[in-house]
Amino acid sequence: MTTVEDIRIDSGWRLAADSVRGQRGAFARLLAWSFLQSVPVLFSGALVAQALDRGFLRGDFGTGALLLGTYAALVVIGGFGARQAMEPLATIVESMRFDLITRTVTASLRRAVHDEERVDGRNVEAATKHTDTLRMLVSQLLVVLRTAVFSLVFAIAGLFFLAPIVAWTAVAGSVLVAFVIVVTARGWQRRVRESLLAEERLSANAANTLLGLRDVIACGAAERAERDLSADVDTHARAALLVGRLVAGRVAIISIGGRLPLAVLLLAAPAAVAGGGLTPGELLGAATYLIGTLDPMLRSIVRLIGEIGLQLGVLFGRILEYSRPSTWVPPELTATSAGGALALRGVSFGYSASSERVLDRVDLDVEPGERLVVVGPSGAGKSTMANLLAGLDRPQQGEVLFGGTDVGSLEETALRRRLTLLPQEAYVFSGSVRENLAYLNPDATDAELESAVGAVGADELIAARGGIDGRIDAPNELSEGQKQLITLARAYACPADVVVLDEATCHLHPERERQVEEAFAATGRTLVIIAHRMSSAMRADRVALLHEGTLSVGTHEELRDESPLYADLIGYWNEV
Ligand SMILES: Nc1ncnc2c1ncn2[C@@H]1O[C@H](COP(=O)(O)OP(=O)(O)OP(=O)(O)O)[C@@H](O)[C@H]1O
Repeated sequence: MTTVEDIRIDSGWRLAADSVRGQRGAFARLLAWSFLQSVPVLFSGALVAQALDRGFLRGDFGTGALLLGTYAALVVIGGFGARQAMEPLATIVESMRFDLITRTVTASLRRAVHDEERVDGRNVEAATKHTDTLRMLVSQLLVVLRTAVFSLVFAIAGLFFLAPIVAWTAVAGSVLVAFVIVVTARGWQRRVRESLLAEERLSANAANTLLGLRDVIACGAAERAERDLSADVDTHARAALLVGRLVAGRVAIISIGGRLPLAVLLLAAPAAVAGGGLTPGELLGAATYLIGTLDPMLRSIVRLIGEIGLQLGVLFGRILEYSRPSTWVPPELTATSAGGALALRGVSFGYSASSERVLDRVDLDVEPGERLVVVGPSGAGKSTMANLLAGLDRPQQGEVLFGGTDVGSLEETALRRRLTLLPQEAYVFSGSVRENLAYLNPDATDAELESAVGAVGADELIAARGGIDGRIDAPNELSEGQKQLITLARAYACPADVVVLDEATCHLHPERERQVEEAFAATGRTLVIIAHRMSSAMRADRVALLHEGTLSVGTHEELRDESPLYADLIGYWNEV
């Protein structure tokens, strides 16, 4: 179980920085628009002071109204800045969320697969919940902090212009507030961590108890479970109470810091105005800076840094824990393993311990660049064998080798670029044609994608969608054959040394199917085809006949002459 000490807030912040590292442009845009949004603050007090001293107090209503109108126009411009800032803000927050969820899910799956860590959906669920909270908190932090800092600086600058003594008090108040935040940061940090952990412990224990409720009742342990859960509830309540108390104390001190300049202004005002050191307009202008900007912004900054900021650090720390990388180090996919040789060594596979074996101690060698076609009656296990060859299923006995290395031990992403399986059900998603075609090879150039489209004969289909710059908005409106053409072009465009086609051309016209097979074979890749038509077998270098868990391998002619079952299959296919 993670202890409070395990949560590394500093590392959490490093993760936060990592997850938004690619968003420098969005940050620059956000800063620029926030600056524009805060510009009205700089002139607010000064314009109010001028409107009063030069306009209204002299009975010159026109000048007063003009100056206030200027301020109103600045506010409208600031509003435009606020509106424009929303786009970079959304870009930063959404990309951070995507990055964090991807990290957590990928790391959990890797640990489950390679470290044999128990798959615990609750971890991913908790991380997803934390990520959503983080997204909300980061949005709040950015929305307020970006303008608050500019506004605070602008308000103090304006005050220096109108009433330097009040400005110095404002600086002193801000420093006091900053001092309080720093001094109380550690205690605050610890209590927020304790409160969050207590909440997590409570929800995990409550879920466990509810899931095992029948056993709890059957064992007569209801009272004990209730006691344990009550203790968790009390711990959480105590932790939340401590956080609340600290909040109250900080708020009191911060209020004093924020209001101090206003108190100084009010106390000094009678003498200053009477002595001519401060005009009535300057008094009101200074008050505008203090009441309208300084005090509320100081509070916002404190609340954000004090509450949200630390909570963020803790939550990022928790995500870091969930996205802990697997200790497994993938073997390098070397040049020799990428040569395209595939082999089955004594492979046995069944879908469950009680069911009959689909493959029974099967041996097979597929040479680099060979075209092997697999045939067999329906249900013989052809798709099962394809999945094993592609490393999607693991045999209970024996080994599947890719270039001499156990396929299950290879790093998944690298493997998928080297060994591709296309199933019968073509996966086409809503998005651009380019995204669909480059799905297995994001680095593919336009020329490579166009050549893949031409090779499989999908030119007309893609041209009708506006070429590779076009879009596929309703994949379900494509026919099964059209979807297969798109996925075939996708597989062609990826740098795989081995392509396994599991009836991936079954919806194509036989002539188009021939063109596709010839196109793949001409690239020199190893091709394993689960046949849909006998014509595929007749074009193959060798044919593998799968029947009752065993394989017979030979040329089309050899099998035709030696295997009655193969001859039957030819007869059956010729009739359909
Ligand atoms: N996920 C699964 N769970 C349990 N049994 C399965 C599963 N997938 C396939 N089977 C069974 O394994 C056997 C082999 O199925 P497989 O799909 O590999 O055969 P096939 O030769 O590809 O069949 P077809 O030519 O009809 O597609 C069949 O008896 C099938 O019912």
